[in-house]
Amino acid sequence: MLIVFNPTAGSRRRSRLERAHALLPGARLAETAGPGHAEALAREAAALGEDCVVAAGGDGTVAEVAAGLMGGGTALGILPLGTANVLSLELGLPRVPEAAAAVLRGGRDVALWPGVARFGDGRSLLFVQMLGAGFDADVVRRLDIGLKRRIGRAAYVWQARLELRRYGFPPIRVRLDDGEALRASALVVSKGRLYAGPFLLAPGATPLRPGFHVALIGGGWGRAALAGALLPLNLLPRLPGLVLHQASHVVLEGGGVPIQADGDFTGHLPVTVTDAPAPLRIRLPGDGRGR
Ligand SMILES: Nc1ncnc2c1ncn2[C@@H]1O[C@H](COP(=O)(O)OP(=O)(O)OP(=O)(O)O)[C@@H](O)[C@H]1O
Repeated sequence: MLIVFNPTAGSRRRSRLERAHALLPGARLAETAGPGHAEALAREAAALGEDCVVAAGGDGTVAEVAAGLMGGGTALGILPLGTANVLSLELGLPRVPEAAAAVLRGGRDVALWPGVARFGDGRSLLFVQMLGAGFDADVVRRLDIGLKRRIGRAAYVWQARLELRRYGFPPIRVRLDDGEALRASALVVSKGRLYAGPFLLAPGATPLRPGFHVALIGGGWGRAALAGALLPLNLLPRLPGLVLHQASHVVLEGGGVPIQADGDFTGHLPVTVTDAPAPLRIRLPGDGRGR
């Protein structure tokens, strides 16, 4: 087992890492030096035939490790040490290091279906929980990282209040599978039910199956402000102007519209989203292994 630790994820998480590591005899530890490093470390470990690579960080670290494991048999494990940890909340993975270590030692491996985003400039990127286009990506892009370390998720709320005055809500053109062209001012392509933490967005979605639930949102700053108010009440699916669709092929176009994937700013439209060519294995709580 290799644990890939992102020292910049969340804040003051090293002691939680050490508590888990102490309960995983034989597990090697590697620290990331910058963006993209977790993917390279995971790919290398998979090539060496490692049974499991653990992403010790937030959703960004999980997505990078997942990208490094694609196409092989090495399982993805998660030690949630990030700010939001949406995928681990989605899958019911424990946050307490001792409980997380128990899952990594004795959990069961199931199929996880990531999404792949292909950008206009030819880049492609794997995501595990969601891809957002529009206002949320603008907030992520401008987020003060120092503030995020100090106050966690509250930094997003602060930044969103600032961006409500600045963001222009340019239109996004959307095509879902072979359907007709749709329009939105913001949009989330979601693998799971949850968004921005433990908050409901797409009931019925699961990253354990292929395909996406796509939330299209119309309107401008007033609608975005209302979404921010409904989110912590778990009422986002009831936002007026929000329509949920299901699709497996999503094409998004729109000049200057920013995109975020798993909470990290990744560029601008256009982008095409599809399922990864094959699932990978993820280690979840449950019996089976090690018993
Ligand atoms: N040593 C490093 N220095 C700077 N950035 C790094 C380093 N290692 C990894 N990163 C980058 O940090 C980004 C954020 O990490 P991650 O998403 O895991 O934490 P988080 O943002 O606190 O958690 P969450 O996404 O759950 O809110 C990753 O996308 C990764 O590319």
